[in-house]
Parts: sequence; C-alpha cells; structure tokens
Amino acid sequence: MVLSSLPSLETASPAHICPFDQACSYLEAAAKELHLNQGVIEILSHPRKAITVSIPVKLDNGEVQVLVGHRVQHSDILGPYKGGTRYHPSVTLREVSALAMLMTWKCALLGIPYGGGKGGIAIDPTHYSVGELERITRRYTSELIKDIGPEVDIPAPDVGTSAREMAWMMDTYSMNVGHAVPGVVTGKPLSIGGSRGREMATGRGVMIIVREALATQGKSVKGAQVVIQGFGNVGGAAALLLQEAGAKILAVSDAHGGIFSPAGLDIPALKAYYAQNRRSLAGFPGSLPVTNAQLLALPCDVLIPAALENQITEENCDRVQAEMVVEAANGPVTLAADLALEARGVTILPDILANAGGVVVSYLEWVQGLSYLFWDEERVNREMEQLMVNAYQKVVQQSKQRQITLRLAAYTIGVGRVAQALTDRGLYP
Ligand SMILES: NC(=O)c1ccc[n+]([C@@H]2O[C@H](COP(=O)([O-])OP(=O)(O)OC[C@H]3O[C@@H](n4cnc5c(N)ncnc54)[C@H](OP(=O)(O)O)[C@@H]3O)[C@@H](O)[C@H]2O)c1
Ligand SMILES: N[C@@H](CCC(=O)O)C(=O)O
Repeated sequence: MVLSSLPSLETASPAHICPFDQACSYLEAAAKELHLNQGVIEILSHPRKAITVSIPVKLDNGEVQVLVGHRVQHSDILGPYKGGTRYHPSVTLREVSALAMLMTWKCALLGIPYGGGKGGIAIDPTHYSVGELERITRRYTSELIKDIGPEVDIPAPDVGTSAREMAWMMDTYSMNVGHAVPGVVTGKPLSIGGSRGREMATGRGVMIIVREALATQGKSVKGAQVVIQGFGNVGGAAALLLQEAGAKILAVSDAHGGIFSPAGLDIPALKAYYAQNRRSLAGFPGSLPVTNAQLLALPCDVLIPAALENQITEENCDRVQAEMVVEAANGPVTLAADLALEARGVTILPDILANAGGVVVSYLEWVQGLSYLFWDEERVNREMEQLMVNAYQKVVQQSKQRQITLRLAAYTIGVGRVAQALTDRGLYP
C-alpha cells in the first residue's frame, strides 16, 4: 500500500499535522546524513503491509456498531513486527503508520531483534463497558489472526489499552490456533507469561533517560523540577519513579487538565487520590488547577510530554520554558517546533530513545517466554537499564561525532542499522 495515496482527510491529528509526513521527514533527514541510496529510502518510506478491518460489535443495549481498526507492519527486516495497540478516537491509518515506522527505528536503536508495527481502533474506550471492550478486542484480534503471531507480529499495550486487552488478544489467538501461545503479545498479565516490571517499564526508561541527560549536563535528578503532561501508564510511572529518584514533580495533567504545586506534588498520594476520585486530578489538596496549555509553558528544568502526538507545536513552542524536553509520548513535538526549540538551545531527548523502556521489557518478556524461565523484577530492571544507558551513550556519541541533534543522532543509528540489514539481506542489491 502506498501511504501517499491515502486521502488527506485522514490527517485528523491536532492542528492537522500529518504524523506520517513528519515521520518520513525525519527518515529523509537521517538518510541524507547517512548518504543512503534512494532505493533504500523508498523502501523504508513505505510500510510493508497496512491492514484495515471492520469490527462489528453488539453493544450491551442490543445496538450494532461497526468500528474501524488498523494494524500497520512497517518493517520486519530485523525481526517480527513489534508495537502497541491504541484505542483512541484520533486513531487513523496514517497515525498508526507513523507510529509503526517509529517502532522500527526504536527497536533498531535499542539493538533488539524486532521490526516495527502498530495497531489501533478509532474508539474512546471510556464510552464502552468492559464486556463491549472484550468483544471489540476479540473481534479485532480474529480479523488479524493470519497477520499476527510470535514470529510474525507481536502487539503490546499503548494508549487506551493495558494488560487486560493483551490477555484477551492472547486468548483469542490461542483459541484460534488450538493451543496456548503466550508469545503472540507482550505486556500481558503475569499469570499468562507477562514479565515483572513491564507495567512500569516505559516510565522507568524515561526516568533513566532524564537522569542520564541531566548528568551529561553536569546536573542531578535530585531537586530537578519536572512537569509531566499525561498521567496514564507512562506519565504516571515516570512521575512516581522520578520523584523516588529525587526530582520535584511540579505539575501533571490528563486529557481534562492538570494540577500544579510549586512545592512539588506527592505522587503516591496523588495516585491514590486519582483512583478514588474517579480518575480526576482536580481538587488534589495543596494543588492549583492548570490547563494543558498552561502546563506546557510552566518554568521547569524538564518537560515530559507523555500523552499524544503534536502537543508542542509551532504555535506554542515559544512559550515552552523548560531547558530539556523528554519525549515520553511518541511524536509529541512537531517538526517545526523541534527546529525552533533546538535553535533556542533546548535539549530534546527523542521518543525513539526516551520511551523505549516499554518495548525493551516487551523484548525481555518475549525472551523469558521463549526460554520458559522467568526472572525477578530486579533482573528485568537491570537488563533494561543496561540497554537504555547503552543506547543513550551511543546517541550522545553519534551526536558529538557528527555535530547533529540528539534526535538526528538517534535516527541515524536506528535507520542506519535497518538500512545495513536491508542491504546485507540482498533485498536491495
Ligand atoms: N504504554 C507503553 O508501554 C508505551 C511505551 C512507549 C511509548 N508510549 C507512548 O506514551 C504515550 C502515552 O501512552 P500511555 O500508555 O501512557 O497511554 P495511557 O495509559 O492511555 O495514558 C494516556 C494519558 O494521556 C492523557 N491524555 C490524553 N489526551 C491528552 C491531551 N490532549 N492532553 C493531555 N493529556 C492527555 C490521558 O488522559 P485521560 O486518561 O484523561 O484520557 C492519560 O493520562 C503515547 O504516545 C504512547 O504511544 C507508551
Ligand atoms: N506501545 C509502546 C510499546 C510497544 C511494545 O512494547 O511492543 C511503544 O510505543 O513503544
């Protein structure tokens, strides 16, 4: 499928910035830096396969709805396609295609033997009952049954999904093939072969990257003032672990807005409050309300967008006061904002590095499953930390050697490894 032929109406992300076009721009920049052959660039600019499925679901009230789901398989040059499954109203084929491409570079950068994929369903999961979500997930998995598998394409959680959806996917796939296949997904519950440490893994990886990046600048995470957009799996875990590491979390937000405390938020207390307060941050004792727009403009040392794409744009980047932006989300800074922030000397830790902790522990989960030997959490965290620190150091070294930004350095490593494998395999002689 040629993505450029898709209708432009699909570019429904904030400010109508097409995430796939942006992903291709970064690929082109890396390819230029590496002097890659045009044929290689052409191959890597297109997903290998893009699957769109209809998902008919009978709602609890008897009504039938037909939802739209996608799975995009960008590249399997280095191993099975790998990447999350997103349930969010903004999901489009172009968005999923961009996210699948990012997964290819992320896995290559981290040196794990996977390609890149991503899936999603255009729904707001909060509008459906648990029973409806289970039926939707099972039907989506059935529609993809021939295209996923532990050696083919391995889904994992992303926005709006968690271990619960992975268990339903694993069960549906296993029932179809006639025996248990835990390796078809990662991020599953421990009871069916999940890994210790996976739930906190992306946030832990973010904490490690913040700590390393501050250390590179001769600063400490202890006392660093941090602002986080998004209080879900990634933002919530990053907040907790950064606070444990000594940082002061000044503000956090969800889709409804945020809260701010100049003295720093007590994250364990906030997590308990959030769960009891029907997932609302509003009114947390000692905090002041902030909008998401205000939150991005708060003075701080480190700003961590951990929600969706295109949050820091050409329009609002002038208001960003942070000295460092750490992309816990995929694609939270637009291309124009990226250039403007870099020009102002803001350090940007790119998504394919900063949020790789999740897929690294997905890989460790897959390895444990394949060897039928499960590790304690301390070992999982140690192995993940080693891969994250190693990748961070390589990115810094590449950035210094080539005099390029950290993002371009990360891309040149990821894209370069895939291009090399592509050439060595003879797919582009
Ligand atoms: N899960 C992983 O393992 C993983 C790994 C690597 C990267 N990522 C990336 O990290 C990001 C977050 O993923 P997640 O797994 O944490 O998802 P999640 O658990 O569903 O949480 C998403 C968070 O973002 C908030 N949010 C949504 N729209 C927002 C907006 N417009 N402004 C501010 N906050 C908003 C949500 O608020 P509500 O709850 O109010 O909707 C929620 O707090 C995504 O870009 C994802 O691709 C995830
Ligand atoms: N959705 C996550 C995790 C992917 C995975 O574990 O396969 C990401 O964007 O990296």
